[in-house]
Amino acid sequence: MKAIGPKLVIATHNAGKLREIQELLAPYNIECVGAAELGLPEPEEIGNTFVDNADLKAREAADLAGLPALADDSGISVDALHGLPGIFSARWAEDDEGNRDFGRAMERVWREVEAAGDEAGHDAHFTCALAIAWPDNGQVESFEGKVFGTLVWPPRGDKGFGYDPMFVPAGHDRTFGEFEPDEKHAISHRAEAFRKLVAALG
Ligand SMILES: O=P(O)(O)OP(=O)(O)OP(=O)(O)OC[C@H]1O[C@@H](n2cnc3c(O)ncnc32)[C@H](O)[C@@H]1O
Ligand SMILES: [Mg+2]
Repeated sequence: MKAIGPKLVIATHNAGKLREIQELLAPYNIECVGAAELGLPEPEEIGNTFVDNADLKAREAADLAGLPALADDSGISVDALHGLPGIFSARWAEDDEGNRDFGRAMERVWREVEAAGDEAGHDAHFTCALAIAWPDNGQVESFEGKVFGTLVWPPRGDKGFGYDPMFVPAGHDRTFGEFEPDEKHAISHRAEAFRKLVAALG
């Protein structure tokens, strides 16, 4: 991926995502620096789609840092909730002061799924949009990946982050919270978006 080396800003303030993106980038010998490490602000996510939000996060980081920047916008969409929380996945975890608690967010999702009734089912999927922006010419490219599965209660496992402990990918019986990193990267929404990015820029 010569096009994005030698130094790339990982434009996320989420430690779980940063770790996964660094694992996915590991084979490519690219020096990465996190947005928090550079003191970059967290932009307001005013887009209506995962791609719009990934684009705006990458664009802002590339402009401020003067380096290529990779951003991720992602979330969980629940069929029984007509796709919510979707792009609001992080916001469902926030209290009035903006502090996040994913235990509470998962409880809210499960409560609303139960309220929707048995016929609505437990199907859900994660989506990940990755965007790369370059500093000089305004170019941005984005790629999307998804993984489908079902929600379970109570949450299980502490290996992932966010909503991982309540999501069982199709064809498996453990939650993403119980997956090893490499197992998650074999099938995850983020890994699929990343494979598309590598294919396009590689
Ligand atoms: O915007 P940045 O700074 O990247 O970090 P964020 O945590 O705010 O990220 P998003 O705005 O994209 O919100 C997506 C939320 O969806 C959840 N999420 C995304 N990918 C996930 C994954 O692989 N496993 C579990 N939860 C995930 C996670 O809790 C995120 O906080
Ligand atoms: Mg965010």
